[in-house]
Amino acid sequence: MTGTPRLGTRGSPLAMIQARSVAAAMEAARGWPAGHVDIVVIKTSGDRIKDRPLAEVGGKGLWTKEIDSALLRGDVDFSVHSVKDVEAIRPDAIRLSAVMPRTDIEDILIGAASVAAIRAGAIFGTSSPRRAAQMLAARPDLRIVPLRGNVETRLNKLDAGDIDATILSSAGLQRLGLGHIGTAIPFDVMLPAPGQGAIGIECRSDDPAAIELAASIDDAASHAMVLAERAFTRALGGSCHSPVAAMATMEDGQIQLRAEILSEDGKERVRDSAGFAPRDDDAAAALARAMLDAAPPSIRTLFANA
Ligand SMILES: NCc1[nH]cc(CCC(=O)O)c1CC(=O)O
Repeated sequence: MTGTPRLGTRGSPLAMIQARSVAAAMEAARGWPAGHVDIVVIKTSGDRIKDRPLAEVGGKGLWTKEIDSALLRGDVDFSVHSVKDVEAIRPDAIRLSAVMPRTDIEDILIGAASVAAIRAGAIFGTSSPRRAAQMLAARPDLRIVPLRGNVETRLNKLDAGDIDATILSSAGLQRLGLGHIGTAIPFDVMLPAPGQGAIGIECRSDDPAAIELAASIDDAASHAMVLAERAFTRALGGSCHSPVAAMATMEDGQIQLRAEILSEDGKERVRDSAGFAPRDDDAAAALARAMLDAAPPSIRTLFANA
């Protein structure tokens, strides 16, 4: 990094709000005037391809590919991502250097007062295999239909009556000023995705000045939780196209990791948890191994490392 820091981000309303919060934190940390940090909008394949399920178009890195290239070329010094959208395996030349304080991580049900209150046979919109499997586990009568697009697009489809109900992340809704809508789903019914609700800042691995600036706004506890969830997913050989949930919390300096893997129809589910020290990736991987070993074929076939 030389000169004014440049942050690369997607251009969706949520991505822009997240990037601005990172820029503001950097400006506060260094005593720079508001607006000092440059925000550079980069269109990704995920933004461009709107009509097909991402799993079908290759899936891997669709939300990060173009931003990664800009970072590696030096067009930007940082990239800001929803950690949930970032593949578990990253290039060596890119480093997750900071995680913003994570608050809300739960999923929000929209269109019914509770999971039990959704009308029988309702059309449920989600393109997330995790949310689909968890909903079907609770409500096998629901009809799941794909639902993509940014938060506003999804809410419009609900208003238009294309779907009866859907789920969005609490963090995304809060940041968009929509924290008042919907009802939180209990973790026993819907454990969140790995990285949900976390905003991550990546740098080039060989850019110490950028890494140092990112470190100055890092939330160590949120960072440790996110690393545990990602180490678990990586060990499974999972991605955002596999029905996997993982939620780490910190208790007395120790990570508590709750996780589950499911069959696509939600009929089978393996749940487990483990406690370990922050950054003990081997312990997260051991939990993944134990859960894959305990899983029936309907689940095992969904994970590359089974
Ligand atoms: N998969 C899309 C996505 N990626 C990050 C968020 C919201 C912010 C977050 O949960 O970190 C969302 C929308 C949603 O799941 O409702």
